[in-house]
Amino acid sequence: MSVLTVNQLTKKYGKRKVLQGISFEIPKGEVIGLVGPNGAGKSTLMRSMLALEEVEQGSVTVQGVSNQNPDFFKYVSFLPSDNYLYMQLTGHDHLAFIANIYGLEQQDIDEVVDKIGIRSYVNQPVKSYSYGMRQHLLTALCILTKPLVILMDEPFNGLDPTSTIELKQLIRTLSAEGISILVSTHNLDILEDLTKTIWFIKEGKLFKATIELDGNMPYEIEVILPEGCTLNQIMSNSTLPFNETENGLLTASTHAVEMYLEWLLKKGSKIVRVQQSDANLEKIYMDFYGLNAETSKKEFEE
Ligand SMILES: Nc1ncnc2c1ncn2[C@@H]1O[C@H](COP(=O)(O)OP(=O)(O)OP(=O)(O)O)[C@@H](O)[C@H]1O
Repeated sequence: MSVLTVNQLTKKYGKRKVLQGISFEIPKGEVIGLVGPNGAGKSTLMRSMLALEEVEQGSVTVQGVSNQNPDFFKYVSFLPSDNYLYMQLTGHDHLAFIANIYGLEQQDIDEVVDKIGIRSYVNQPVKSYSYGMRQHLLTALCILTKPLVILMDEPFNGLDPTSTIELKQLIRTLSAEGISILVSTHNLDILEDLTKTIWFIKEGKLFKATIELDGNMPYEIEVILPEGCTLNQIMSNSTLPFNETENGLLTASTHAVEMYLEWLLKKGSKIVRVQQSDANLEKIYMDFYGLNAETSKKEFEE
């Protein structure tokens, strides 16, 4: 079920079209990774979705409510990449301000303070917070209103390993609670750990990919065949589909690898090596942006 719909979003800076008629839907509870090189338009997309930028064309709705309607912001929260906190005020002041706007109670604030783990410093002024502590407060502000969708613009920047792990865990928890999260980051390792749904921005357009990450990658099997036999001959009587790579390796899907090995051994072959291919997000990213010498034929859906 889709909660947020973007239709034909178009944004120009001067003559440059940064977003060229982008359309998509965000399903309930899904974590979507948004990637692209510096200047690709990730922040512009998020800011345009939130009506923080004037756009040439397009609409954004959450459960039918337009981003031109203030109610939209009850349902959609934003974790921006730059910090907009008031240095003289405490964390609690910030939370109380938002709670007041949305008619929330102290109990709602307490719940969020404990969920994010900021109890020990929530009553201190923000100027005394470290970068990570400020990020925690911003995250707390984001989830206070119990939104349906959260847009996070590079939320892992500047976080130490503990805070990174905690934020990843929080994103998983929020997703399990049915909250959809669009998260932009340059850190592909983190993203790989969080989701298989990755969207790429290139030349103002969005390309969507569901990526089969490591767990489901095929296996490559290197064999020594019996004297005078070819792989083709060995496999020809088998019911298993036969796939040979350019360098003479046999490939097998995760669930079929044992059957291949059994067959090869039965036919007198020696198994030299069995290895899962390591096509990770970094490789896919490099392929997509043409950074690899050998560009793969991976298909991306626009
Ligand atoms: N206020 C602005 N005025 C003019 N051009 C802008 C403005 N904001 C962004 N741009 C341009 O729009 C393009 C997209 O910028 P944006 O910040 O959305 O990219 P990004 O993918 O978020 O980049 P990064 O990864 O560096 O944060 C860039 O070419 C940038 O120079």
